[in-house]
Amino acid sequence: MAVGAEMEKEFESKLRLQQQQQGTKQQAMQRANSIAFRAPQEQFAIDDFELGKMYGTGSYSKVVRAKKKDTGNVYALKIMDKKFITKENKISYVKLERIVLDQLDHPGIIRLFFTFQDTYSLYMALESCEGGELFDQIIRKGRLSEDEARFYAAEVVDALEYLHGLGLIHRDIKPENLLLTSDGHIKLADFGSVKPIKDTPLTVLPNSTAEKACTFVGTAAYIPPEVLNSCPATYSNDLWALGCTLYQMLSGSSPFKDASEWLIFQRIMARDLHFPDYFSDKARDLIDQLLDVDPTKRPGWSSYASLKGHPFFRGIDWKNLRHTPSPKLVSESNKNEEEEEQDPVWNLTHVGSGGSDSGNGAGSSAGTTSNQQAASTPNGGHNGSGGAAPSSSDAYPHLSHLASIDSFDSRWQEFLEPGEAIVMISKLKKIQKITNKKVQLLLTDKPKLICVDPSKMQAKCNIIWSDDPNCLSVQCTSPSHFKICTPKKVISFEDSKERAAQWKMAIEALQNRRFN
Ligand SMILES: Nc1ncnc2c1ncn2[C@@H]1O[C@H](COP(=O)(O)OP(=O)(O)OP(=O)(O)O)[C@@H](O)[C@H]1O
Repeated sequence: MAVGAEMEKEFESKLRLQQQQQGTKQQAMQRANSIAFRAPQEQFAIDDFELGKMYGTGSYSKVVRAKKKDTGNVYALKIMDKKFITKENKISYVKLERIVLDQLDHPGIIRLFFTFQDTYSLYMALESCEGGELFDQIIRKGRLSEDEARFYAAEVVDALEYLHGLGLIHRDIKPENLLLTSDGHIKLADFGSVKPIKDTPLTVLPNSTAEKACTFVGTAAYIPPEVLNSCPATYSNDLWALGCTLYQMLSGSSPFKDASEWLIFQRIMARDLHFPDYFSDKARDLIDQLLDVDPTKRPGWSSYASLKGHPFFRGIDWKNLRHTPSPKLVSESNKNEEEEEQDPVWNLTHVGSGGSDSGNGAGSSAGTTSNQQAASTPNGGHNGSGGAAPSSSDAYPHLSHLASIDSFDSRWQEFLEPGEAIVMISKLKKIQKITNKKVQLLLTDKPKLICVDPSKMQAKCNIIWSDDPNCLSVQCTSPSHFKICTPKKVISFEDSKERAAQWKMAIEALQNRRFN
């Protein structure tokens, strides 16, 4: 109780301090604080809700499915830790997201219903998008058909037209922020990076329209070249990101994808853009125009008529979008069944054979595309799967039986350094305090352990251990559970195929190798 009260006080006083530091902005801030919100600030408590599955985690929040016990209404509850957002200086982002979402009213934009808080957390009750992220649909389907991409792109254009009409730049358009309702329609989410322009008719925080040299927000792969050149944000930033997103829908991979942010930025600056053969002329032309290095030449810049009238969108009923039948959603459970069937097989014949057959076969179209793109970049830093495996199996034959056909899946190559080879790889559950997370764990011959979030294809942690075996140890707590212990942390995993002992053996074999 005392700790809670203390924390509340600290949060409020930090907020006050920030307001004072902002001088004249304070009055306007108070005005923003005192406006009548459409989405009310309720007196609810977290116990008023039945919490369901975790939808996802953001950089300063987690989003959970929550059913209000008395009404039965379901929300996506965005939970933000007060201490964390204060420490990370995110208060203004949270406030801006709240105040902006409160004023938006469009079927293609996530709705905010109400907010509440307790000692530790701030809560935003958002419209629940049961269909998940468009990103997952792309991953599950490999890539979308042109009809599917046209439908989703049209709904995004419709939402952007509304947003830009209100003087707002989203600044983080990407498939992860395009959520889907249970009936498969798009809802634009994540307004944490939103930028109001000076003349916006909306009530916003006073400092949020200030024209600074570009503040670096957004996601590397979708950032336009002018932002990399420090130009202030414009609506056209979202049009570039739309072009990247449409490309990703059609190919399975973003156009400038590469092994590191630095390489991505190099490709963006060089407009190193290649279209797969199967893109139609209309799709290629629209993307080419949206990815124009001159922001004023992108369709949608001067008027949305040029964007909506592009031949790619022929046949779209713009007035009736939300009543147009949507593409069929592929659910996670379908995918899991498929994945279970292909789950790692300990297959000696694939190891040391060059792996080219498996490499070509195992990669999804998303992975294949990204690999092809990476191979075309001068500094690619990627290995073909055929190149990586032999180095491990030739040099350390006692390890080779631990590799699986998954190690030849080209998708994982992007996490490796040149010459680095996968020794063992598997889909595991990372056991955490609140939720468990599905991860892909890669053991490489560096030796290194890489933990990848497969839904986002992001490396979540790298454990590189030194020559001292005491730096890292593996404990098996059951046939399916093991812990990787380093001086700084202990990470627990569950392997549903009961290969805990094999993980321990593989890791220890690499440790011993150093002393042989
Ligand atoms: N209304 C919603 N319905 C269903 N899922 C949601 C909803 N809002 C967010 N999510 C899921 O929760 C995850 C976290 O969302 P959140 O807005 O907190 O952060 P983010 O956009 O992923 O990240 P960041 O804040 O770092 O930009 C998202 O990736 C999304 O999949």
